[in-house]
Amino acid sequence: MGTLNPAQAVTEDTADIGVKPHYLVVMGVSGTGKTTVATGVATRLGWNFQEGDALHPQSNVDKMSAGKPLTDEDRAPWLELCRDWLREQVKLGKGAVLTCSALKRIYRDTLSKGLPVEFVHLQISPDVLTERMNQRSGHFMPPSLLPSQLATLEEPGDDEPVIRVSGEAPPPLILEKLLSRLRDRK
Ligand SMILES: Nc1ncnc2c1ncn2[C@@H]1O[C@H](COP(=O)(O)OP(=O)(O)O)[C@@H](O)[C@H]1O
Ligand SMILES: O=C(O)[C@H](O)[C@@H](O)[C@H](O)[C@H](O)COP(=O)(O)O
Repeated sequence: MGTLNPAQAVTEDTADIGVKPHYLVVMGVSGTGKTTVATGVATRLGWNFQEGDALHPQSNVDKMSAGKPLTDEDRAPWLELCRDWLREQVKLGKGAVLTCSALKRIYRDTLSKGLPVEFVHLQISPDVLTERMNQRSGHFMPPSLLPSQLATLEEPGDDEPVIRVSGEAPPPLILEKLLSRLRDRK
């Protein structure tokens, strides 16, 4: 869960002009900054926001809290709930952003099948990730799960609907970069 608020540091005059509704999944391994960036986008553009972590069944949270990686089977019901939320948002039509690690291609295909969903992949080095995970408090995900998260990640291919953004800059800069990429995407 992000504690930084990128939206605060953004000036009004560069606001959301020219950004049409999108249905974004901010993806990447734990600690990448998904929550921080996604809340910034949602606040700035007035889009609906869903924290994907909040859709995990308690059994998944318990498992991750105990330092055990999730399996495909564990993730299946969670991905269905994520997809249900996205489908509902597309019906509403005003733009929305979900955080979801979406580590494997098959998970992303499940989320986006038949829906105009785009993935925002925050790219970040393992060293920065480790530092962030070690500094974050009050979150169920232990830093010890990072190696398995990184091993599971299948980078999105060029044939996927993906916007790649470096996750290493300060949050306000990441947000500006992403908004500019969204303005360019029709
Ligand atoms: N761009 C950034 N620069 C520095 N720290 C960040 C950045 N983005 C997020 N953080 C911090 O890193 C930690 C993980 O961020 P978070 O948004 O919770 O990631 P995720 O949702 O991907 O797990 C939090 O403590 C957050 O405040
Ligand atoms: O698929 C998974 O193994 C989990 O979903 C994981 O990737 C996710 O990152 C956790 O929900 C931790 O939450 P944060 O991403 O907020 O750290």
